[in-house]
Amino acid sequence: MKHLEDLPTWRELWKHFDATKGQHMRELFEQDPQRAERYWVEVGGMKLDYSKNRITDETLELLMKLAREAGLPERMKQMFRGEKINTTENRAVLHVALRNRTNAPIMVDGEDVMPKVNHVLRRMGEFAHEVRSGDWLGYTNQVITDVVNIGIGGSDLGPLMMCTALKPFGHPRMNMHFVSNVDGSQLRDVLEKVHPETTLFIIASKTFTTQETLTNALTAREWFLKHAGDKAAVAKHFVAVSTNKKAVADFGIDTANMFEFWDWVGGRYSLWSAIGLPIMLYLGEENFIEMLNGAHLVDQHFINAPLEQNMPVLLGMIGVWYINYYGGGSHIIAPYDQHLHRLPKFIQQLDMESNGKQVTLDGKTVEHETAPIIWGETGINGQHAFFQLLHQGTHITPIDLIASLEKRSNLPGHHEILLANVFAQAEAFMRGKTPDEVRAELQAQGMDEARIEELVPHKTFSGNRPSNLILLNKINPRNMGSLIALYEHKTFVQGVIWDINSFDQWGVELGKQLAKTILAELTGEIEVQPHDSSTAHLIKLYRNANCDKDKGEC
Ligand SMILES: O=P(O)(O)OC[C@H]1O[C@H](O)[C@H](O)[C@@H](O)[C@@H]1O
Repeated sequence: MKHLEDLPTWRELWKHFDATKGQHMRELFEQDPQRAERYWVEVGGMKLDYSKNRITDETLELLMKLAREAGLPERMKQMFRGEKINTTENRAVLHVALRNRTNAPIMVDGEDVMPKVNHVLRRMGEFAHEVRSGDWLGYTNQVITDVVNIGIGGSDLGPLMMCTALKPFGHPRMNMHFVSNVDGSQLRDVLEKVHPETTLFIIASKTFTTQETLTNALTAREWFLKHAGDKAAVAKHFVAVSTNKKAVADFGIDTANMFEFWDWVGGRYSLWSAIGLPIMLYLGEENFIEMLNGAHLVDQHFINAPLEQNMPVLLGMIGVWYINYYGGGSHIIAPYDQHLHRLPKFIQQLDMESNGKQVTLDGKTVEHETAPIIWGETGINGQHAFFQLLHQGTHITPIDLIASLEKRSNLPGHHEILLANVFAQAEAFMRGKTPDEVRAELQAQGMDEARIEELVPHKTFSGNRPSNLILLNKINPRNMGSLIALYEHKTFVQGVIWDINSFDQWGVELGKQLAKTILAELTGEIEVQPHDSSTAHLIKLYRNANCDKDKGEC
């Protein structure tokens, strides 16, 4: 494939950028009364208002032309067909198969994956039903009240985010806990809250080799056995979710208690697989299927809708416009919803681990920016913390504002305040406030002219700051499925444009590798190896702080 910089539209877009960068969105709205209607797209229960972006019809036309030149439609088909587009790991990328509700065959290495997808889904459903109904009993014949998911990265963030988002749909008896950090204080805090007789541990790890997860799992099992005594009791309280049967068996979990998934499911794309078991246990099978249905709806839209009306393509390409042309190195996710407070962290892994790359598929160093830094917080809290920078700072910081149309609580007045703030922020980002508007406001307050002139620059808002507004009719399993699929495909779109592999994550390996040696050095298992002087100093510092003088270790 041709490199991005060689595509004719890449250069055309630069010219277009130079010609339009001074334009203010206020003018664009004034010139086109239909702008809001035209820059609007709906899929299922999800609406996207992308009118408050620094784009014109020509920008969109060129961006879609660029997407076609970069081969986006074909790459989309390759993913859906199960081709091995994760080339560095020689794997297909088939999270779409996990929610392929039509059951149309999807082939990998000559095998239709749908029967095994459906088989695991059925097993998860049966298990969830048993646990939720109280038929599944612990070793002292008590029902399960607490579920502890032990996993990290993709084996934690998705289930944690969904269970948090969909709390109103959760089983009233089921308390969900998530342990990811190897810092023992997280596990200890959870173990202090739960009881071994009524707790189910899910050990979730795609590879089943992740040090943090296995360490936490071993500690949890020791804690459990200290209470239960009998190893036979483990089967009632520990299940595993993994692609690695052998490692699960070696760990001591009966593979009859294992829920499988496959190497063509990336960790950060895995909440639809058996990794979603905590979601199914909390929400029930029906709601889990609804979540799959919502994602499937977006998959169908993504693969079938013309690029010009394609929600993930629009979000992805508008993102490219800022990242590559405006040089916006950061992108904010701001849900106006307390239960969505984990969403920014989930999207952070999804986007940054997928597209935080600097070489193209053919191994050449890229000559353009790739993934932005994704960060965020619930919008209303962000307003009282970092929104100052978004309104008056020096960066271009596109923001996705996400809210529910339906009221989220029955406490009078709250939702209206929330939505008034979302709409107001989007308007403020776009319009800003001109010096003349500031002057008029201060004059109306009767302020003297000299003081007004002092204050005008401080109180002026340049505006022209981009935002997308994503509205969900309501926050339910179906719409959450749609929302997450939207972001997954948006990430894919950008990866295709940048010609990178969005589905490997070699960047996380080096630190893991070095930590192995350093761990042995910290525990004194091996002598301190040659390191740079800073690392060597830190290791010695730790060893001195933790050595036992009486044993002559110091
Ligand atoms: O599910 P696991 O194999 O335990 O992996 C957990 C996580 O750790 C890895 O280092 C990767 O960065 C993540 O993509 C992955 O989700």
